[in-house]
Amino acid sequence: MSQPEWPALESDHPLMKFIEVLPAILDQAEYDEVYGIDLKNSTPFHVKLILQKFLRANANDLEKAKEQLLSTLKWRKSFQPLKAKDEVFDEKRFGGLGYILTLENVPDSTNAQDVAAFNIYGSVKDFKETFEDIEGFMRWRVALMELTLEQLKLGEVTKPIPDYGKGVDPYQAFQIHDYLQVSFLRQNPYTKAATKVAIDTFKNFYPETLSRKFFVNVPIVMGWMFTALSVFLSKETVQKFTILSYGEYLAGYIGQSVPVEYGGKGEKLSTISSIKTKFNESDHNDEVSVD
Ligand code: HEM
Repeated sequence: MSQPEWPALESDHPLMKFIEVLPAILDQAEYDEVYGIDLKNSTPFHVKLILQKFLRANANDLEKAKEQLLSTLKWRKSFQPLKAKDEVFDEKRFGGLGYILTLENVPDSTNAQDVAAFNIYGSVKDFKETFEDIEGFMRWRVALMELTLEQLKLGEVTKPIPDYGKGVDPYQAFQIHDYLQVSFLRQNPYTKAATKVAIDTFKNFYPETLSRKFFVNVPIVMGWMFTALSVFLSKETVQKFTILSYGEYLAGYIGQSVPVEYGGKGEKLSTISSIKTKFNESDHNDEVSVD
């Protein structure tokens, strides 16, 4: 099969300059992979795809893009996010909190393929248990992110990403935070600390992965949290956010294939497999995988 080709670029184009310095960056990081794409051995097209994301996230500023790529590679080397995908998480901490769905007929979609990650934070039973061990929480949250990106099948795509300012990146995913039945008005310290780490991690190490983000079932009295957390993010990211008071409104935005809880015709979320969790052996004798 013939390899896809990136449109021809002048030698002084930031993407060409980025390609030139890539080997030195990979050597410095001692790590080669981003979003499952091996930057040493993949086709030139797919290497450019990843570098283009870093350039776009930095408004084509090559120095900033280089820095962000280097820090992302170093983080990936130590965190090993691809391994998180295969981990099985504690049912008591994470059961029913994360789902990944492929959507159909999304109105006005700009994505090559519509994938949505659902974070059902309203279903957290015990905030201390889920969030206190931040590292454990982050392994679960990063697993959800990596499993979502896997669905975008970046290694198989053939359409290039346009330059910054010249059209949308078609390889991004939707995220939904569902806060139904959140039971307190103030953030507790465990949630607050874990939220901060998650926001920083995704902001720094997952550039150009978000298509749009919906916060649903947000009680009016908790709207202030949106403002409080948005200050940590760029204007471009916040522009992708929408708050909906009711879950059923979501279908009006991303189409009828979403689960019935969100006003669509899709299978009920509670009947779909969430990301892999199991009960601790001390709690139960049998492993109960919901995948
Ligand atoms: C029990 C209540 C809540 C919990 C447990 C919770 C949890 C979290 C967590 C863990 C994150 C980190 C980022 C991620 O996982 O994608 C986050 C981000 C965020 N949350 Fe919440 N949250 C709660 C309530 C709210 C409410 C009521 C709002 C209002 C809309 C809100 C708005 C946000 C915003 C704007 C972000 C940043 C999003 C981003 O970085 O992409 N949260 N939340």
